[in-house]
Amino acid sequence: MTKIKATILIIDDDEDVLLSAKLLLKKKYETVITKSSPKEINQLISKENIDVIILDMNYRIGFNDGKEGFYWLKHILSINKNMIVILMTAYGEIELAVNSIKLGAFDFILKPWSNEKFLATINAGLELSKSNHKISILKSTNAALQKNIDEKFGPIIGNSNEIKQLMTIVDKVSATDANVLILGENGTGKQHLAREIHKRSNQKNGPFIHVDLGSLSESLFESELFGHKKGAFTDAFEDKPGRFEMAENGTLFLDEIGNLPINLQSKLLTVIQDKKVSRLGEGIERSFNARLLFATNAPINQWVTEGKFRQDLLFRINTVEIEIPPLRNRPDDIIDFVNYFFNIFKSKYHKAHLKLSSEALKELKTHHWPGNVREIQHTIERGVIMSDGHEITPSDFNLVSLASVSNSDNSEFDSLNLQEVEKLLVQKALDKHKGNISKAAKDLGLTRAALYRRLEKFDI
Ligand SMILES: Nc1ncnc2c1ncn2[C@@H]1O[C@H](COP(=O)(O)OP(=O)(O)OP(=O)(O)O)[C@@H](O)[C@H]1O
Repeated sequence: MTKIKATILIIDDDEDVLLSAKLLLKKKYETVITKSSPKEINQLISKENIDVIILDMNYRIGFNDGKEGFYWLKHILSINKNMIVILMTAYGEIELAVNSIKLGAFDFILKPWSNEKFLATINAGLELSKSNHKISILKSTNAALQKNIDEKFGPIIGNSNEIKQLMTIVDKVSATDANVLILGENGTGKQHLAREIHKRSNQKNGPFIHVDLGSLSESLFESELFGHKKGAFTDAFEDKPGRFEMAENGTLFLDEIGNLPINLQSKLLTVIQDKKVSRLGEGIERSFNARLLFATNAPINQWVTEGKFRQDLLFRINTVEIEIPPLRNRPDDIIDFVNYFFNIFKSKYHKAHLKLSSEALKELKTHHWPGNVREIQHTIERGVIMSDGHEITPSDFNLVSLASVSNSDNSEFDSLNLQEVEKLLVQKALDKHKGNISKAAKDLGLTRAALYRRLEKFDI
């Protein structure tokens, strides 16, 4: 019979107990260590990869108050709070054993033991040890992934008065649990700001969960946000927590809230009001504890007047409203962004000596930036990649300025209405890339999802 890959340590001052336990356990488990005193426990824990410790409660002859058992139990758990400790005790000491569980022991075994019960208790302990191990690996992986993402979303760049004012609100609001609604055009940095609020919040060590409501179909909305029970619908192969539960002790960022269909708005309102979610197909209501942040590029206040967005939901989500101005309204920030992204991409593409020509700089400063910060980021990246010499020139950016579009196709730009110009630019990008959404989105400085939303909006 193959043995279970596990190391069990048994500590008891009674040699007969040690011997019979060893005889039983070594048939089942790969490594069984026996000790007559817990004094070497530090060394053993640091040297051996121990999965389960079976610890007697009393070591001094004539004493059965369990004090030593408690002492060593606390000591072991102070070295490793997840260690599985099973206490061994005699019939008259059950109260002691129960108290030891309150202190963190996994379980207790009565002496003389039944072999079957003894092995079942150890196996249950091993199962827990395995899941603790998995959880600790998952936690580390999660922390590493989180760090990666945090590095991608660096500091808040911008020194304009607009950004300074906005940051004073961020300072005030971050450490509270107020719901915050972030408004702003595409690419202005709504997600970036939401992450900054999370980083400065009391739940900064918890997860930051981002949900793009614009990309969720109605059928997926409930199961993604609230979770589901196995069998709740055809593809529900296993129980799954929703994003509200995943964001426990962290921040849930509901992006593109304006895209939520009206019938789902009332569901979301109830959840936010009650701070409870029910998984699909399950009757249980689960409380959640997550900071809620929201964002949209839609004129949400106007939509309330037009009946497209529920006023009561808006009142729930905008305890504090922060509007990020478009880049064209804070031109002082352009040069900061140019320098910031230029340094990042010079280092990424190993072009440390690259310079920006004065014409290139002039073009960057005067460009209209309809795609806001994301557009600057992509433009600088493209410039760094395309430049052949020591300097980036305007042609390396391939920027389509409003003026040039207007001149080349003057009949289209009779008006400078932003919506019409935006529609034209989207069409131009699609024509240029022969309908390739990914390339057109990149050129426009948008995500694919954002471009799809515009195609729908402009009926293209
Ligand atoms: N103030 C800022 N400082 C540094 N980087 C920024 C800033 N604002 C935006 N960015 C960067 O610009 C890019 C676009 O920002 P982000 O995705 O947050 O915009 P958004 O408004 O959420 O866009 P969308 O509406 O398309 O979802 C990201 O790479 C982000 O890190």
